[in-house]
Parts: sequence; structure tokens; C-alpha cells
Amino acid sequence: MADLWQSAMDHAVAIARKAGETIREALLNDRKVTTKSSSVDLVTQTDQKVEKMIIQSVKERFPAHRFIGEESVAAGEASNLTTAPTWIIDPIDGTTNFVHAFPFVAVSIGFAVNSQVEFGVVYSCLEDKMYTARRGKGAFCNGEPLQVSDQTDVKQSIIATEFGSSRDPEVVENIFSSLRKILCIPVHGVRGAGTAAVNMCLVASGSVEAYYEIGIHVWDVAAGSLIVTEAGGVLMDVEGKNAKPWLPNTRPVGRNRDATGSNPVSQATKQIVKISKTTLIVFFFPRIAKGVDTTETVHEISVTLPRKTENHPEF
Ligand SMILES: O=P([O-])([O-])O[C@@H]1[C@@H](O)[C@H](O)[C@@H](O)[C@H](O)[C@@H]1O
Ligand SMILES: [Mg+2]
Repeated sequence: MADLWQSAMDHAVAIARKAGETIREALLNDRKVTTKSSSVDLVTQTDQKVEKMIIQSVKERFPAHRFIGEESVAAGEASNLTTAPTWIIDPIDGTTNFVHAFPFVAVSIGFAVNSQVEFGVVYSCLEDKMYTARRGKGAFCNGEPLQVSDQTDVKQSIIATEFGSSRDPEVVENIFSSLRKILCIPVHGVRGAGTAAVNMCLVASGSVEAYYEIGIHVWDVAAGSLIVTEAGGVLMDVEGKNAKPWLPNTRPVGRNRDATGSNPVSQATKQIVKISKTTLIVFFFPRIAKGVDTTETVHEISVTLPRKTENHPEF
């Protein structure tokens, strides 16, 4: 049966590669920086130019398709995922890296239909690594198949995370308190590429055993989420349940209080990185843009070692 979305995926790969060329050229001569939610939440003209280029090219070929783009949302557009074919775009994932010429800068393009990601493309353009995944057909890097690590002992693992763009002392304290617990499991190491999409591709490649982050957006993770699962990985929320971070009803862990003022998130974050016997977990707690309290309050997290759980009998 013909693959309905193959031509769309081929277009995504081609436009991601073209966007990578634009980013590499801009790296040499145009890194003018402005800021968004904080003095360290950076954006450049190249982010905006690349997103416009991607969206324009898709509209010409697929006029009925819809878009969720990081910079369009920053400019006030809604971030609503419907059942319509939707391109979920982060034109530059790793903007801070781009500004500093730190070598992990990715174009991330996820494509969802009926609120299910059908393909994901992450082009790490300074490494020239094209990560792709088509639902049910595996994950690849430059055409080579990807498989998550087979490590099952968290003490033999490398964990990836990021510090995000909040410098609120309470948030920073919670981030480091969590990091300390993870480091002292102990694990072999903690790393961060500076881009959620590349971190997720590193999980899919088996280079790191898990990645978690609190307070990221749907455009950071939509493409990488499929690349991880097609490489044998698992996406989980803080309750150990399978997560679909691109869905608008995904409970944003970033919430610091619910209506009753209780603190359900800290109850829920009873567990973090668990490396199962068969697959790996990418914990991330996406912040759903617009209309949701996205205060990045990172809660204390405790550590559980790999074991069967009622949520994941296959572990
Ligand atoms: O802004 P951007 O470079 O597209 O995306 C970045 C994410 O990839 C990263 O995981 C997060 O820690 C940063 O705060 C930033 O959100
Ligand atoms: Mg971005």
C-alpha cells in the first residue's frame, strides 16, 4: 500500500537540509541575538527566517496542512494540535549553541496526523547528521538504522538533561537538587547537547541511556519522540506512564500548583530515570505553550532502580 505521507517526509528531509545550509551560512556572519521569556532565552533572525522558509515551502506543496512553529507561537499564533495534518517545527533547536557556535544545532520537524506523529526529522546541521523516523518503519541516522542502548543498569549509564532557560533561584535549586540525586546513584555521567532534539537522537543512537528535561515545548520533542520510539525507546511521563508529549492534554509537569493549591506534581515525580531491561526511557515534561501555567518549577525527584512496574509489565 502506498505510503500516504512519504512525499511529505521526503519534503521534510529536503527542506531540513536546505535550512541547515542557511544556518551554517548565518553562523559565519549573522548571529544577531534578541531574547524571549528571559535574558537567556535567545532567538535570532535566522530562527525566524528558517521557520518562515520551511512553512512557506510546505504551504506550496500541502496547502491544507497546519503548523505549530516555535517562532510563530512566540509571535502570538496559537499552539493547537488538531486531527489535521500538522507540521510541528523548531527551526533552530539549540539557538544558544548557534549563537555561540557550539556544535549541536538542529532543525526539528515533526509531522502529526490525527494527533499521532507520522514522521520525525532532526537535522543536526553542524554535524551533518540527518536523523529520521517513519511510524512503524524504524529510525535512522544518515540512512543507518538506530537502536537504543541495551544497558539495563542505571549505574552503568550516561544520562542527558538540560538546565533550560529559567534562572529563578527556586527553579535552579530544584534542578540541581534533582541533578545531584541522579549523579549520586551513581551514574557514569550526565551530559547535555544543548538541544532536546539532539539529546533524544543520542538516546535513539544508544549514546546515552536516558534523557529528561522539565519545561520544554512540543516543537522541541515532536520529531525526536518518534525517533526514540522507532529506535526501541520509551517516552514516559513522571508517573511512569507512556507519554505523548505532542498532545495538548499532556499534563505539563511545569505546573507548580493545581487549582486546589496542592502540589500534585511533586507527588507524581516519585520516579525518574529508569532503565528497563529492554528499552530506555526518555523522560521529558513538555511545557504546552499558551494557556497553561508553565512556571518551570522543577520538583525534587527520587531515584528508583530498574524493576518491573505495574505500568510497564514488559520491563
Ligand atoms: O530554544 P531552543 O533552542 O529551540 O530549544 C532549547 C531546547 O532544545 C533545550 O532542551 C532547552 O533546555 C532550552 O531551554 C531551549 O528551549
Ligand atoms: Mg528553537
